[in-house]
Amino acid sequence: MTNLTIAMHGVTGRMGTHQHFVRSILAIMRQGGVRGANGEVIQVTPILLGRNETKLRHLAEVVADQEIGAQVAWSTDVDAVLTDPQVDIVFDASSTQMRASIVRQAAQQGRAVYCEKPIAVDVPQAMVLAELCESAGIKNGVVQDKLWLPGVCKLRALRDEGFFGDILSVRGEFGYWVFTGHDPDRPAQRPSWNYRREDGGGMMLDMFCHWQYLLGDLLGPIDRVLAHATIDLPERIDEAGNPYPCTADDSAYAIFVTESGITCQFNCSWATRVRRDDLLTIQIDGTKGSAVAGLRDCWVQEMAATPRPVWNPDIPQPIDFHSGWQKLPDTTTYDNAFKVQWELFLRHVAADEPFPWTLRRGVDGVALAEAGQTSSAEQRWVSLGG
Ligand SMILES: NC(=O)C1=CN([C@@H]2O[C@H](COP(=O)(O)OP(=O)(O)OC[C@H]3O[C@@H](n4cnc5c(N)ncnc54)[C@H](OP(=O)(O)O)[C@@H]3O)[C@@H](O)[C@H]2O)C=CC1
Ligand SMILES: O=C1CO[C@H](CO)[C@@H](O)[C@@H]1O
Repeated sequence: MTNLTIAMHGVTGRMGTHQHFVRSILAIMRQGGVRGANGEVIQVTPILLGRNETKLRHLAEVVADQEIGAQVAWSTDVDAVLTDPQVDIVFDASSTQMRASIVRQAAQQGRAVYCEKPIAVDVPQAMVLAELCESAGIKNGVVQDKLWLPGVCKLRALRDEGFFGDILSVRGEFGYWVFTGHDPDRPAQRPSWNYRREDGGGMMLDMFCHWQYLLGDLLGPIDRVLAHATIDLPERIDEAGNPYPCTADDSAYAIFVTESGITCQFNCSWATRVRRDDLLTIQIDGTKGSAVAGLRDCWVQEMAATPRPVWNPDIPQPIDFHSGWQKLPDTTTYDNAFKVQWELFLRHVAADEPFPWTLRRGVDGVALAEAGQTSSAEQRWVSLGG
């Protein structure tokens, strides 16, 4: 049996607490660890790291006790934990701008590094981090959770079985209304730094990283991008109740063309109201069939079920377009997407199993976000070609 000690920085944040600590690490502890391909069981011991003693203590003592019936270690002395030789893995889910200092220290100490996306706010900084990990010879990885969303797994399976025929185009709709906080009864449901460029915020930097690996996985590399970003809501209220000017894009629209010539159009907005099946929907149209995936479900329409509409606004629409789609059944149980990737990373560290989602791949995500920003600023196509 192997026991990996994981220093978890940024664990007091939204993602750190819910996805990484509770739904991944505590869930792995509760199930008794992870079994590697060689049959060996890998156990984990987290040390929660941060600056806020009250939040850390609550997570380590109250939340951990509720979830696994035991407490875990915590510390506000980040430097001491990162240099502690007992630590095997340093994980970071703090705000994007903090990432570099944590990753740098961890790499210098020769620890394995796993972190949230984006790995940095621009390509030069992202490259430095990837190169640092590579030259230190440490195992490293970036969170690419959307690859294990049930809806995305179903799209991948459809592609693999040739359901689509030739894939023609992809349309992604992402977003929902994020309250500004002006109405005290409806506080903002995302952190204020998300809406400040100087703090690493912005829709493109946040979401284009996801589209980069998702499209890469489903359809192959992206060749070029044409994007447009806007700041729709110019003022929001921060965590302390103070108004602040929004300096980062809260909506972004893009056309990505893959190297194989497939057109992928993505609309992303935190100032839109949802009238679709889910907060993210991805439609793939092919010569033989189409599919629309949400976060969990996926609906398909084959050629035989494709209606033959005729344009006539003078009569009520005779076709119920929704009824021509068939919801795919769940053929397996789907675990939390973050937990699935954590288990793969633990097996990579403990048993040397493959893990292609490295910081080098994280650079590609930042590169797409940066290309989108350039395209929007200069109103032109930007090539990703190496
Ligand atoms: N994979 C995915 O789907 C998603 C990934 N993310 C990524 O995860 C990261 C965190 O996002 P999110 O959880 O929404 O952000 P939060 O604002 O909720 O959390 C930020 C975390 O960083 C810590 N932090 C911020 N500033 C400092 C500082 N100066 N010194 C020490 N600690 C600091 C906070 O500590 P404290 O509690 O003390 O303030 C907190 O733990 C981002 O990089 C984001 O891009 C976000 C959403 C989804
Ligand atoms: O990375 C992300 C993925 O999707 C989430 C849903 O809004 C976002 O919170 C986010 O920042």
